[in-house]
Amino acid sequence: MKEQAQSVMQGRFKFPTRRFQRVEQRVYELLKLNIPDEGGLAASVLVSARKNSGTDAELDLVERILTERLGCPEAALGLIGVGILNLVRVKPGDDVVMVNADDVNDLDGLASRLASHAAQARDAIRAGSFVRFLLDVYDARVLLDFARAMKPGVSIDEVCRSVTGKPAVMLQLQWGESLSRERPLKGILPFMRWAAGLLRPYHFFCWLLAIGILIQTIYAMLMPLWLNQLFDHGITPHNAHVIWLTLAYLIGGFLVTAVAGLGIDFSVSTLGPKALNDVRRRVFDKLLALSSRSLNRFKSGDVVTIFAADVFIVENAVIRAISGIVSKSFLMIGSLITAFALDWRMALTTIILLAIAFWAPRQVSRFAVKASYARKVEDGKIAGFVKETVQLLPMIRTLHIGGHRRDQFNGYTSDIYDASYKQYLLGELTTRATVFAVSAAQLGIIGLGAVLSLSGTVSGGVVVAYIGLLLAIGGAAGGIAALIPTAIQAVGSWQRIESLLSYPDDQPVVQNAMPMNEPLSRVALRDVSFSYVGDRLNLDDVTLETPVPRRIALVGPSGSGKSTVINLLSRNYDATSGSVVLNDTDIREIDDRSLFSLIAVVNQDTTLFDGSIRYNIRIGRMDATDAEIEQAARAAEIHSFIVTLPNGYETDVGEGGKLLSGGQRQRIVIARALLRDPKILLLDEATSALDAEAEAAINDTLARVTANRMLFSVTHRLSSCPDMDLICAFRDGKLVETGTHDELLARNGLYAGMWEKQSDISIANAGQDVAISVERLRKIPLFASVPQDDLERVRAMLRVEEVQADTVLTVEGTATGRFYIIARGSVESTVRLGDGATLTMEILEVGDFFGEFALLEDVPNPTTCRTRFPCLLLSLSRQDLRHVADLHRTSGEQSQMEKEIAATLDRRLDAKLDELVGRRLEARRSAAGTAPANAKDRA
Ligand SMILES: Nc1ncnc2c1ncn2[C@@H]1O[C@H](COP(=O)(O)OP(=O)(O)OP(=O)(O)O)[C@@H](O)[C@H]1O
Repeated sequence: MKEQAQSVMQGRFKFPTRRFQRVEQRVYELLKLNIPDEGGLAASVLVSARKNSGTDAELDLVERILTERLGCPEAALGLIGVGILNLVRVKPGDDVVMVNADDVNDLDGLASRLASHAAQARDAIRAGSFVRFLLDVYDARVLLDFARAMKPGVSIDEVCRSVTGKPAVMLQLQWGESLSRERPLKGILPFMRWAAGLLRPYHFFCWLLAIGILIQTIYAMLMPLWLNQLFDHGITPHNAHVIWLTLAYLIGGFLVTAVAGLGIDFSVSTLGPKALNDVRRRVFDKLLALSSRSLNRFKSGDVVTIFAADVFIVENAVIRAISGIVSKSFLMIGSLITAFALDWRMALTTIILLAIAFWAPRQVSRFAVKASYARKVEDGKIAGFVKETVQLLPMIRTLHIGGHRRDQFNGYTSDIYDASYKQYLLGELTTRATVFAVSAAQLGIIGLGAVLSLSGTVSGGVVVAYIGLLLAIGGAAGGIAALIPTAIQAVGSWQRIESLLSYPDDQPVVQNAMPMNEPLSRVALRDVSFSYVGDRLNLDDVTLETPVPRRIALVGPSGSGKSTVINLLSRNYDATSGSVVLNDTDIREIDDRSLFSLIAVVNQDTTLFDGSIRYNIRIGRMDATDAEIEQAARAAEIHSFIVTLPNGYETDVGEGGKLLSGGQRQRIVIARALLRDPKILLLDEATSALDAEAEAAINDTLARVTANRMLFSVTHRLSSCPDMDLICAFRDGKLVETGTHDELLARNGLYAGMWEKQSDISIANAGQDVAISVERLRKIPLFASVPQDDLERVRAMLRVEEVQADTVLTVEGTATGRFYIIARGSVESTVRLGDGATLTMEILEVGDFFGEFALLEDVPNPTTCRTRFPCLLLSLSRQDLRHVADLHRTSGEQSQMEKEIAATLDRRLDAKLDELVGRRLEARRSAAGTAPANAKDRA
């Protein structure tokens, strides 16, 4: 055995020994292990492979490494063994075979097919992708633990949970998200193939282009022959007939070629825009076809840059570079054929020198392509950053972070400088290297011709013809070189377009999706879990079943998953596990048209489409008549306003609807929803972005239009809840309570707590009157021990403030500000981290308070508080409080009330600072790990 193995190792058997050893080495490298001292298994596996021809020796090798060396059970050989082998077989530099979103489901099925040898062709690639995911997102140790945990009888779900702490469904999600969007970088030739594919549908113009190029090429081939004839048979022997005839050929050929050139110009000018319009359409269709989950992964700046810049750059390349490179390449090939016809030795030398002349710049061009792609990535980042800055300008001003944003922008400009500098320099170097190499080749060939003519083996006419040929070849080569930077630049843009176009369509298409014919009688969420990104469940096993119609309120703290329920009901996202069911049908099996005719959503975003009011209502149902539009507008109580406008329903709403007020925009959105006469109406904090007066008015309208409908309404303000048929209270993605208002109050749980916090704070008269009871004030810790009379006085001192969204009320580190109680709206409290990012500490809602430390002298605010929506606040300043205290003051000393408030605040400040330190450390830890700083996620 040992001898046989040695002879195999010495190469006496015809097995690819080296490759085999490399496989073993790669397996150990992947697993970050050293090959054991006692030697590898390659030799002995090769020996048995010789005996049993027909087996996959490499797979055998991987399996034996896993079982004999690494202690993995046989059950792991399918998924992990095949996966590892698949990765090992991908040579460095090869295109990685991408799996798409459909491939990343059913891990269990994949493992059992691979284990039972019933695997399909694509399963090996899927296994490879899964192993790569475990290695990239976790590490080699986790991969091995995973393999070792795959014992017989243990389900994949159990393996996933025991090794990664996550169920299989979560791991699949993570796997899907880990799939790289970036394609391996490709060069100019694949780009040209892609461009040719774009042009193919336009036969007429392609033929015109081809004929033009052919005529140019034939002329380029014949011209040197005519020159040879002119010189050797016309000028040297003084033959006038040959001279005139040849001149006629030359001039005729020149004129025909000029016409052919016009044909080429006409066809490329038509082909480029036509083909790129197709690309625009495909990219746009792709955007519409991607699920919300996938779209989340693209930055809007990148997408806009694709339309604004990349498509244009590719179009320019298709018109100028591609056609130029193709026609000039043909010219070169044609000229080379002529060169052979004239003298094979000189032609051969020409080919060799030109090959060298083109090989050298290719090396530079690879780097240039990479630099061009990097530059496009930077373009996308800067476009996204500028867009964000424009959108958030008011907030940037109020937060005084203009300087910080400028520093960030300067960072981007310096990155873009580096990328552009490399792109241009390498592009120009490619051109220069090509021109230099071609000129050197020309000199060499002319020199050779001159030497050969001395020995009389080449005639003068041939040398003259060669000079013409070399001019043609040199011109063509120079032309190609000049066009290469344009093509290189386009390759970067093409990669970005492709990275979007090739993104797997993950809107699952259900074959045989059914229309919903029978009347809607039941809506249910059955064991629904959902995650937006990675490894956190934003809805956790939610079950809810309701007859139709019913009015249901979804309540809970910020981030508890209420809007996520709306997202799933409206099929903006699909459940990660479990199902949303209408009657007895999963909504994924209902065809889109009938599903979306049943549902309408009104949320806080009142942005309108650019166009008329009529258009903005009509898009609720495109086939609606004008009378139906008016009826919907009447129901939304906006008709009487619309008719007062000079252009009535034809009035343009301006970009995003900015020519209308928030309340008017929301009524148009409501009219749009009503136009469908939806069986299920989903309201997601429909009034939170409006001011108190508009909210009060729209609430009346909503109460009317939602009566007798199936309604799911997300709301922070609980005053509407007593009228609801059912209240569902969420916390941390879980449905923790369901019942009527009275039932939930009796239960004294989450809802009762929220109700208590909001009760005794009343808003009346469309937000004009806001009041809080003394009992409610006393529940705030700092007022807990204030005597009744003084608390009455404090209450009287409270000032009502109506504040717009995005207003900063306290600034971290400053000692100014007031104490606030939220009567309406929501406030975000944040701290700045060392790197300038912000970390959300809390989302404060109705009944919460903030700014209490402003009541203490010289104590800086520990956080910055900013309104998320328009707010109604009750506020108190330090002077107001002192004013109340002055009534009891007999000396300059602090009064008893002041002392008690100061002591309470001291305690609270200590607790707050401890919490801040903890949160900052946590943020730093996760920033050092994989998790991005997602402020909302931490809230
Ligand atoms: N598009 C998204 N991508 C990633 N995470 C998200 C996304 N939308 C919401 N989340 C996260 O999902 C969780 C639930 O969010 P959701 O919007 O459903 O909560 P909510 O109860 O409606 O909160 P709020 O009352 O503040 O609107 C939160 O942690 C949130 O950060």
